[in-house]
Amino acid sequence: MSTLYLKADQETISKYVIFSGDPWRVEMLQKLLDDPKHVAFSREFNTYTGTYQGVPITISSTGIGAPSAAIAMEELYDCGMEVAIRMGTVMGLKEGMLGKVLIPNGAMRLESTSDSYVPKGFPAVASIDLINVMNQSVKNNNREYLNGISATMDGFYSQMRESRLSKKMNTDILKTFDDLEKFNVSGVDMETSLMLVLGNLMDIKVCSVTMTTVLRNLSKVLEGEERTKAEQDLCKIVLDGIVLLDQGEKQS
Ligand SMILES: O=P(O)(O)O[C@H]1O[C@H](CO)[C@@H](O)[C@H]1O
Ligand SMILES: O=c1cc[nH]c(=O)[nH]1
Repeated sequence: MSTLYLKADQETISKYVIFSGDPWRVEMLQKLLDDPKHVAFSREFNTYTGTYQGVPITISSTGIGAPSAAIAMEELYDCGMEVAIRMGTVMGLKEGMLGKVLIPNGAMRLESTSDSYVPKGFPAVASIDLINVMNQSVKNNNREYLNGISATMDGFYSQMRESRLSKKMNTDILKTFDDLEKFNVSGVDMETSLMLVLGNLMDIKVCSVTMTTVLRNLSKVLEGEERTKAEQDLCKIVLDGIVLLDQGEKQS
């Protein structure tokens, strides 16, 4: 029987799963697979399974935010997922980060979906062996990486980006960044901490590989060809990283 929202089942899903936020990035990614089979495009969840250098890999999307990321993780866990990797973009909080890949070893849980699973003291941490292969893959693909702490938040226009409403309400968006910088946080996204928490609860390998496409308050933005190339590199980095992981598992 296929799952409620992703319309996936055990026969169509690999143990290695890559989650993009944007369902259209999945279309870019599936072009790098051999023999990609479309599982479904249902609501914000666009799912394919194919092989990459002989390794079976499923790619799917979460849409924006932690609630739908939890649904995607839960349903693919139901289908036998053993390794979950978020492959997304991040707003960088440090100078010089644009175009660099943030692979956080942990994330501040400033979203509220993970609170519906565990108490506040529960950490959101990535799997060390996944961090290691993804770091190596970034180097192999001639990009730079940083590890460190991410923050995951729910409110795009209430916490990360000024809007007509935030101005009307006198919301101090810059305070979000000032507060996070005090804690030496490197970047902000909307899914990572939830996915790290669920991966640990599921006792599977989990990490988040995020391309810095924008710096705080839009001070710098990757655009045009640079942005396209950054997202293409991100896809390749994550696929190559899974191959490194798979080779390591076969050798041990
Ligand atoms: O690039 P993706 O994976 O969509 O991720 C980022 O982009 C969206 C916000 O613009 C959020 O989902 C955020 O986490
Ligand atoms: O502005 C942005 C870019 C990437 N990720 C986010 O959460 N926000």
